[in-house]
Amino acid sequence: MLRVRNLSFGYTSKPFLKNLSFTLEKGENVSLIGASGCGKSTLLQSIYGLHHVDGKIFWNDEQLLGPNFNIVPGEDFMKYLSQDFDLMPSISVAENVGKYLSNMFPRKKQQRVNELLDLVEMRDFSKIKAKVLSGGQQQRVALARALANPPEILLLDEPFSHIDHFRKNKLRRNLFSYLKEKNITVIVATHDSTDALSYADRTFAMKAGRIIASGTPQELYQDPKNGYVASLFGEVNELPAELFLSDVAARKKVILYPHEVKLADNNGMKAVVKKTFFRGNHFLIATEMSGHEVLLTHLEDLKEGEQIQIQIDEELLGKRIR
Ligand SMILES: Nc1ncnc2c1ncn2[C@@H]1O[C@H](COP(=O)(O)OP(=O)(O)OP(=O)(O)O)[C@@H](O)[C@H]1O
Repeated sequence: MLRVRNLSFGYTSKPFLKNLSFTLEKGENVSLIGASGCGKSTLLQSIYGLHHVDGKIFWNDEQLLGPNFNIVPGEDFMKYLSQDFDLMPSISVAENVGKYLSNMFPRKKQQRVNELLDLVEMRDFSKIKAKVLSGGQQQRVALARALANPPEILLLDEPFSHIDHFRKNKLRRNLFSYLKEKNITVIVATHDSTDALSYADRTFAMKAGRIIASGTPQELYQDPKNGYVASLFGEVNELPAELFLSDVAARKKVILYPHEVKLADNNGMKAVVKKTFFRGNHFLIATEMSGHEVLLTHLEDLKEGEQIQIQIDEELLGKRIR
């Protein structure tokens, strides 16, 4: 179990991470999502022991004492995969992955390296020097190397940022299943809502050095605290509630994802199509309603300038007023 208690840290005398407290169970997968610069990497680095923080961090009953007490940064049972992959350029992919594995049993070592290279689909490159790999390939090798001596906690900073969509989807399915199977606790800092929605047991939404919302991905998505949290999962409408309801305070907002705004045959609210965007299995339609942009999704394209009517489920409206 990882326990973080009242953690604060600043790069200057002013704290940037502000009084964070949370507990992670062994084997849990937690996603950190939040706008660029909100402190995701800083939090991972603080847990890993790269910063002199205020507050306490425990792994089970052991307190992690940070850089004042560790000459080499980090803890043995923890791996931090930063956004720099830090591979040795002039040795092979296999040598990079096996760099920290014991040479006592060479066949066992080879098997382990192959198993990890299969996991990240880099076996064909095992003899290639790291320096000739693309950014995405280097990232996959760095992931394999981080798992070579299985850590108890894995801290991943944007682990798929350089990897193309086609590979990313399969890789994260494989990687997160592998981590679950091995009961490795993982914290993933990510901009990619799929990491948070599909794989996390819990998601922490960060803003300006604070965790402003936490819960299962479903809880955060279906009951977002505000428009910022909802926007971390994709496009969102944050509209004045009085557009839809008469007896509501003027400053209240309604948060709606585009797929929750439906076209009405009649008795709907009037809107005009402004622009449409092909999204593969649907179109994203930008409309204007009473001077506000309203995004909705539709299976077919609509014409720019077309007058339409929209409706929103009343029960949903009631739940999404903030
Ligand atoms: N070494 C540093 N020295 C001073 N300030 C830093 C340093 N590293 C990060 N910062 C600042 O701390 C804040 C948080 O940065 P951090 O990298 O943790 O954000 P992030 O959420 O991981 O961002 P991104 O999603 O863009 O990677 C930013 O304002 C950043 O400029």
